[in-house]
Amino acid sequence: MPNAIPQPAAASAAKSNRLATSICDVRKEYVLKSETVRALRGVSFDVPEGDFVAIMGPSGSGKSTLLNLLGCLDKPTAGHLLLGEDDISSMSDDELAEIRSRRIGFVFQSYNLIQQLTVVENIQVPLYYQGRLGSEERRRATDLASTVGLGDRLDHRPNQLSGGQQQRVAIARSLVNDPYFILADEPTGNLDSKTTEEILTLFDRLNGEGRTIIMVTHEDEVARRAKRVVRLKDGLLRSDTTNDEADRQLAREEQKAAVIALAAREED
Ligand SMILES: Nc1ncnc2c1ncn2[C@@H]1O[C@H](COP(=O)(O)OP(=O)(O)OP(=O)(O)O)[C@@H](O)[C@H]1O
Repeated sequence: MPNAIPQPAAASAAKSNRLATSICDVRKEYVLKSETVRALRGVSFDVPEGDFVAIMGPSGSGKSTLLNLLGCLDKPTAGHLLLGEDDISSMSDDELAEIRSRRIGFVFQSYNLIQQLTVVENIQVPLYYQGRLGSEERRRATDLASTVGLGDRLDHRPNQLSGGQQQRVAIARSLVNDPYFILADEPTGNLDSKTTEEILTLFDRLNGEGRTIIMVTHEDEVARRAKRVVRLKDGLLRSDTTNDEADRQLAREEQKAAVIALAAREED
């Protein structure tokens, strides 16, 4: 069984009433030559620490725009977006870059690992940018590699790992800064059903340890594993529903059964 993440503050966060983020009447417009695209038209919702939210919606509904705002890659045109206590709406670009590199844990569909670096070095990357390269940081990266089940792959490079293992490295990297939340963009989009199941089980465990997860997905069976599903449509929040624990458990069991059935078919 992999180690739990060595972070007491995060471990107790599931029980806290603090907000990881608060999105208040957020609007985002892209001004083009001939028109203004209103990508978000007044979206509001809160994400308490310890939540696990799936963001869904049809193409063009504003998911990537919202993800970019949550990841401090862009600022709202109007409204407020709080990360912890900080309102990013009024920050300078430098302040945004700082908060992005220190306090957001990104996980992408395509892993975005550096091919020349080992597992441990990839996990340490967010710390390089802060000049934190000491033995304590290396130990932290090694602990995180064990946490995601890669304790025996520390010196492997990405091309020596499976897709699921690479996504585990990316998840460990996302945690190295003790982020406000893990921001995952289609994290299982490139993975087969067995590996998808493994990554979702890892998210379940991290969330159980108090980690906040915000994940964009197109897949209903992935969204069923989250605690909550926020749906966007035409730049507006269309629904915000809770997946109760019994439904989540059913989703886990169904997905595990589907993986076992697939493996049995492949053996025949
Ligand atoms: N940089 C941009 N400049 C102009 N318009 C943009 C820009 N980014 C997004 N848009 C527009 O904003 C709207 C919302 O786009 P967004 O990418 O957020 O949707 P999405 O839900 O992520 O879609 P998909 O699922 O296809 O990725 C769309 O009409 C899109 O064309």
